[in-house]
Amino acid sequence: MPHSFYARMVIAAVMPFMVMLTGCITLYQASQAEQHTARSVAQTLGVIADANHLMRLFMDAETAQRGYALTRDGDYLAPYQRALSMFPRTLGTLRDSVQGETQQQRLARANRLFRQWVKNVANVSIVETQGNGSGLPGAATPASKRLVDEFRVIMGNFIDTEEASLHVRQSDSRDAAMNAQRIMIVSILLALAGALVTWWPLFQRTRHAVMEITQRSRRMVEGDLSQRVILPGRDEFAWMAHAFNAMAARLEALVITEKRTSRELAERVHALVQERTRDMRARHALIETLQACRDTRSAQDALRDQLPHVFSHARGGALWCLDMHSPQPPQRVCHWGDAPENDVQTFQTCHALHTGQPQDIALPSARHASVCPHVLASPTPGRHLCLPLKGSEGILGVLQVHWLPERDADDDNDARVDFAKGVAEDMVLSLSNVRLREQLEEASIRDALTGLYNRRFLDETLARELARAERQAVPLCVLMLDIDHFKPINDDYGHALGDRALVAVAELLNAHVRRDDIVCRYGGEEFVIIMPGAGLDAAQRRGDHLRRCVSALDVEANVPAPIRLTVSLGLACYPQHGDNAEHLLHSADMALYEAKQGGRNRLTIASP
Ligand SMILES: Nc1nc2c(ncn2[C@@H]2O[C@H](COP(=O)(O)OP(=O)(O)OP(=O)(O)O)[C@@H](O)[C@H]2O)c(=O)[nH]1
Repeated sequence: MPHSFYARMVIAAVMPFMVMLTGCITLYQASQAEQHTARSVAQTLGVIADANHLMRLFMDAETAQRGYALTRDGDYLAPYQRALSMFPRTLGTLRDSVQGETQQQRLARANRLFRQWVKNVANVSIVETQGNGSGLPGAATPASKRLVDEFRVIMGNFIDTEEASLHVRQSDSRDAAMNAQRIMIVSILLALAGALVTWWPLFQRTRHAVMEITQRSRRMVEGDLSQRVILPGRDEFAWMAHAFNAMAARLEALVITEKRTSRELAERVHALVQERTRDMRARHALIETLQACRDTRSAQDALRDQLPHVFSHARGGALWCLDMHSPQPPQRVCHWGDAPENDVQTFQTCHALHTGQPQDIALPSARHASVCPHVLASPTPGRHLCLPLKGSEGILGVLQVHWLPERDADDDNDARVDFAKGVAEDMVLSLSNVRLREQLEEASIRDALTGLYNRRFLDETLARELARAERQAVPLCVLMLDIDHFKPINDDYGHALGDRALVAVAELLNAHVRRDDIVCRYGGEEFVIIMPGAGLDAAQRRGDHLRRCVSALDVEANVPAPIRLTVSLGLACYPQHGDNAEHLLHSADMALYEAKQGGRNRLTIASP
């Protein structure tokens, strides 16, 4: 039996058909035999009928002769005449129909007997016609009687033989019919049995395979991917089971991989979200802190504290700042992590500082020509980012960040670069705001013409310094200074020159006081110098020195000789000349008035 299910199906379909075909052929042959025997029977019946007919012809002829002999009536001879004409024909038919030597001999004998009888009858008739008509009629002669009797015996034997043959043939015909019936029944039974034998295993196999595959498939659909189809054998169902199992195993492996990948992805996303959230919080905290800073120093302190938290995922970093209004080299505000401690000279080679363009360097793959020299000074592998803090006025500084290389995490690295750029932009904005605020505040306390502190700042500062002097129990002097005869300068040379003179005196005052002294323009051509910690003597010496310097000052004008100035000064000292700002200023003002009244270009100490 082949292993292929398809081949077995073909066999199962063809085998009953072949059995039925064989049965039909056999049945056909049996029916042919039965027809043949039926023809033989019919032929034998015809022979028997012809034999009886032959006997009847002879008997009728003999009876006719007897009747004629008794009656001499010619009408009695009609059967005899018919027998004479029909006997040869009937005998010929019999001879053609009968087979077998004995039966042919019997027919030949019967023919001779009939011919002899006819001759006897004819001879007797001639004797009677030639004689006197006495004696026995021809048919009734003993010789004729013997002929007739012998004829009867021979034909009787002939018919007996044919009847025996008829019995045999009828029996054969019945047997053939029975055989045909048996063949038909056997063929049908064999076809049914063959169909049963071949189809039943196929049905069983199909039912089992379909149920097995259906059940396993249903369980797999419900989520149990460990299901496997068990169908031993080597047919198509076994192959299908093998394919199903291979498919299920692959699916199971894929699902396991997909679950693991999803879990890893979820963990990574969770970690990333946490990292981003932490970074964003740190970034917002930095922005808020920077927004609250009133000056650059506090902003730099905030950056020093918080940048390591903002870039907690970085390996290290540094912040360099420039003073826009000073030619000073950049200052490193802070650095954290394993950032190399570049000195100013090394840092000044940074491309970002010179080009104002961000430098994104991946070591060791980056081309050396495009890498900042300060990065090459300690070429740690990873991503090195130099971001210029570019404000509207120019470059405020450079932010450097360094990450270790992370394999298969290009998106993370890019996100970190974007984050760092965002932080740099925040810093630029915040530092610019702080600087703007500083400038505004500076402008609000400075005199626009001379750059000295204005009267508003004087009021605030004097009160604060007096409080400190009181707290520290130290003296404080206020020197009020007024340019003598300034009005004629304006009138004679114009306000522009008057302004230049004011600026020259302001610069001189600034240049000749101590660092802690505060020089203010009190109004017009009047100045006040707050001298914290200075006693009356020291202040007097400082005032006289200033007076002398001013009198030596040359203010260039469009006249042959430079203009010379003199100043009058009033000096008041805490605590002896006043214990608050208003009182102290008033005392200084009174002393100044006295100096003016005293002839100008002199210093007068306030009265106690
Ligand atoms: N060019 C210029 N002149 C100013 C400025 N502020 C005040 N002045 C002038 O300074 C002059 C002050 O004159 P006065 O108050 O009469 O005093 P003075 O001429 O110096 O005389 P004495 O103080 O008595 O010696 C006025 O003419 C003001 O217009 C300023 O910012 N620029």
